[in-house]
Amino acid sequence: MTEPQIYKGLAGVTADTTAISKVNPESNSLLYRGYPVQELAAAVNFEDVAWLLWHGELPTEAEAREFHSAERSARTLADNVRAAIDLLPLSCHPMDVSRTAVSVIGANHPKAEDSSPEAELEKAVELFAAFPAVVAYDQRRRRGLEPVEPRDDLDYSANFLWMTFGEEAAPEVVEAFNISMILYAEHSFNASTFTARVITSTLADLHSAVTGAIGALKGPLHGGANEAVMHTFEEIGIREEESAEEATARAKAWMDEALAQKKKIMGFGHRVYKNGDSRVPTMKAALDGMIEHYGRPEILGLYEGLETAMQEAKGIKPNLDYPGGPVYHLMGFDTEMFTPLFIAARITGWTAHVMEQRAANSLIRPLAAYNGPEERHLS
Ligand SMILES: CC(=O)SCCNC(=O)CCNC(=O)[C@H](O)C(C)(C)COP(=O)(O)OP(=O)(O)OC[C@H]1O[C@@H](n2cnc3c(N)ncnc32)[C@H](O)[C@@H]1OP(=O)(O)O
Ligand SMILES: O=C([O-])CC(=O)C(=O)O
Repeated sequence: MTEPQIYKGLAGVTADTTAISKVNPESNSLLYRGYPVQELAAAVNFEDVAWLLWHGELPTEAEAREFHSAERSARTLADNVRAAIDLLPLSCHPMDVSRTAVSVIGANHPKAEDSSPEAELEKAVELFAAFPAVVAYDQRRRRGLEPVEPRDDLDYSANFLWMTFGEEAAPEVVEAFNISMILYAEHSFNASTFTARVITSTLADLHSAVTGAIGALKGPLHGGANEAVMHTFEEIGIREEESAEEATARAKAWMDEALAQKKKIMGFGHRVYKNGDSRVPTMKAALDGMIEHYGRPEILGLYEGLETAMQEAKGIKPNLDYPGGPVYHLMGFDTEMFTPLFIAARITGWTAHVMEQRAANSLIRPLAAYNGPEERHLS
C-alpha cells in the first residue's frame, strides 16, 4: 500500500475556492472582491469595506446611508454582555473576554438557530457594530474607568476611539485606525478564517464560528503576534528621550542576540508571502504618520533596527502585525488589547467566509495517516 502524502500544516494545500479575497504572493498583492486593499485603504471607510466583503460590491449611496444608520443603532452592549465581562477576572487575557462576549452576544440573538442568508447577514452586521464596545468596555474597566456610551454622530473608527478613550481622536489618528481596520479585515484561508469555515461546515451557527475563530486568532503564530511585537519592543526598552539612531543600535543588538539563541521573532515571516507582506507598506505609512503625530522617533528607531537586523541575518520580512502593534501602542491601547482590535476588523472577513461556506457547504473533514501502535488486545 502506498503511503499517503502528508501536508504538514496543510501548507500548499488548496482546500476550496473563495471569491472574497485573493492573496497573490507573486505580485505581492491582496484584492478584496477584486479591489487592491491599498486603494480601498486610501479611499473608503471601513464600514464600506465590510459591506464590500459581505455583498461583493461597494454600497451605493443609498445602501451606505441605510447601512451606516443600522451600524450606528447597534453599537450598545446588552446588559448581560456587560455583566458577563464583569464576572471575568482582570487577570484574564482580553482575548478571553472577547471570546466570552461573542458567545454571549450569540446566545442572546433571537435568530440564533436561523442560518438563512438574511439572518446570517443581520447577525454579521450586529456583531460588527457591537464588538468595538466590547474592546472599549474591557480596556476601560482594566484602567478602572467607567464605560463611555457610543456616539451616533461619529463613524465606526472615530466612535471606537471615542468609546475607548472618552475623547475625540485627531482626524489623522482616526484615519490611521480606519486604515488598520481595512488592512486587518480579510486574508483568505488564514488559520482563524479556516477555523470559522470548519465550524460552519458542520452547520453550526455564525457566532459559534466566530467564537472558534477568536480562539485560533489568539495564538502568537497568528493574530497574537501584534501583541507579541510590542512585548519585544518593551523587552528592548522604549525610551522616549532616546534618538532614533540610539534605539536602532539597541534593537539590532537585541535581534542579533535573539537570533543567535534561535528564537522565533514575532511579527516576521508568513506562511504565504515569502517576499514581504502586501499590507506592510500601507500599515508602515500609517505608522510613520502616527510616529510624526505623537513625536516618537525612538519607535521608528526600534522598528528599523529589528527589521534591518532580521533582513541581514535571515532575509525574513515583517508581516502586518509588525507595524500593526506599534500603531496601536501609539494610539494609547494597552498591549493586550491589540489582538481584540484585530478581531474587530476580522469579524468582517470571518462572517463573509461563514456565509460563503454555508452557501456551498461540504463538511470539512480531512484524513489522518495513523502512526500509533499496531492493533493489540487487552488479553
Ligand atoms: C496576521 C498574521 O497572522 S501574520 C503571521 C503572524 N505570526 C508571526 O509573526 C509569528 C512569527 N512567524 C512565524 O512563526 C512564521 O513565519 C509563520 C508561522 C508565520 C509562518 O510559518 P511557516 O510558513 O510554517 O514557516 P516556518 O515556520 O516553517 O519558517 C521557515 C523558516 O524560517 C524561519 N522563520 C520563519 N519565521 C521566523 C521568525 N519570525 N523568526 C525567526 N525565524 C523564522 C523558521 O525558523 C524556518 O527556519 P528553518 O528552515 O531553518 O527551520
Ligand atoms: O494569512 C495568514 O496566514 C495570516 C495573515 O496574514 C492574516 O490572517 O491576515
